[in-house]
Amino acid sequence: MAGSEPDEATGSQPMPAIEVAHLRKTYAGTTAVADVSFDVAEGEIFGILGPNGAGKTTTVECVSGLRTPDGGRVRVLGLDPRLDREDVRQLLGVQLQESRLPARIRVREALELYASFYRAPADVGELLELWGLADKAEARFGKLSGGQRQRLAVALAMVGNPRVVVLDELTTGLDPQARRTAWDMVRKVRDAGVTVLLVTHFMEEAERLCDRLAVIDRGRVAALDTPAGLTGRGPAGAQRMRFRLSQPIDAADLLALPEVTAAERRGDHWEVTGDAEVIGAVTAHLARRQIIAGELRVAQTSLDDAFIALTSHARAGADGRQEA
Ligand SMILES: Nc1ncnc2c1ncn2[C@@H]1O[C@H](COP(=O)(O)OP(=O)(O)OP(=O)(O)O)[C@@H](O)[C@H]1O
Repeated sequence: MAGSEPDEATGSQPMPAIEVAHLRKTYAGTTAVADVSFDVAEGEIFGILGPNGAGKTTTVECVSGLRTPDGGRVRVLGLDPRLDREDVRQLLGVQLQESRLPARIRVREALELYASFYRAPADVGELLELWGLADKAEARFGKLSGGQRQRLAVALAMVGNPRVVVLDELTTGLDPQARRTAWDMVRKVRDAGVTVLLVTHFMEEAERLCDRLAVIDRGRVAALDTPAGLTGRGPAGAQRMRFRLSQPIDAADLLALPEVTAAERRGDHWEVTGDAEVIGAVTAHLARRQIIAGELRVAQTSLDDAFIALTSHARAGADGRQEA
């Protein structure tokens, strides 16, 4: 991420590819985005993760200039997506959640049509090759498989030779193999020097692809970090251990250990979560009391765990909606 290094001569930070500060957007009584802020450095793959209705799509639509914010500031390469609409359109490629292409349009035709909207478009023949669509160039959109449609959606997002692309739920509905191919595509986009803003529901996708993530919940940023930073405390990451005890113990006893962040009894097992040192600390503590931990299992906590912990109250409500 060379783009995020401070400029040595001036000591100033380079301009972020995307700046979002205190973004707010309300639809007729529903606050979709209450207060969202994040910066994306040039060359990053930045993920937006959150439960249904959290405000992810509204956020990226404001970045793309497709919606007008009610408040806050949005900049793409220093430009305002609403006021500098045409310049932003030339620099930013968008793959939207559902494709709006007519079923009868052919793949090459769609790419040529979109290419005609740009000042310096990519070569359509090269795009067809690059995105594995050369043998589908004359196929109609309605006849494409889910994976082929997604490849076309990315090719269309790239047709204007953008510096930033927005990919909204690129892999939803794809089988695991097509999803992996899509991940390779996203890496290819980044390797071409393009900054990627990616909305996803999939933790694994976020973990594998994103340099940093914003977890959005009920229209606000619940966390902003690297995937590793979100899943763990400290460089080795958080750990979860599960074991059965030879005699009863109080949760408070385990929670008193500084290495422990959570301790819960589930049936005849205990589940204890903590930092990288938690396993040694808990087993030593039990040993001092001559309590034996049997059937011990250890797992690194996942981004799933972090996501659930950060957004669990959203699931307790209806669907994360929030009234203005
Ligand atoms: N055009 C609209 N008119 C009215 N309400 C809307 C509109 N678009 C979105 N909303 C509401 O705003 C909230 C945020 O929606 P948004 O689509 O931004 O969330 P999301 O995080 O992308 O959700 P999902 O993961 O389900 O796509 C939701 O409560 C949604 O119902």
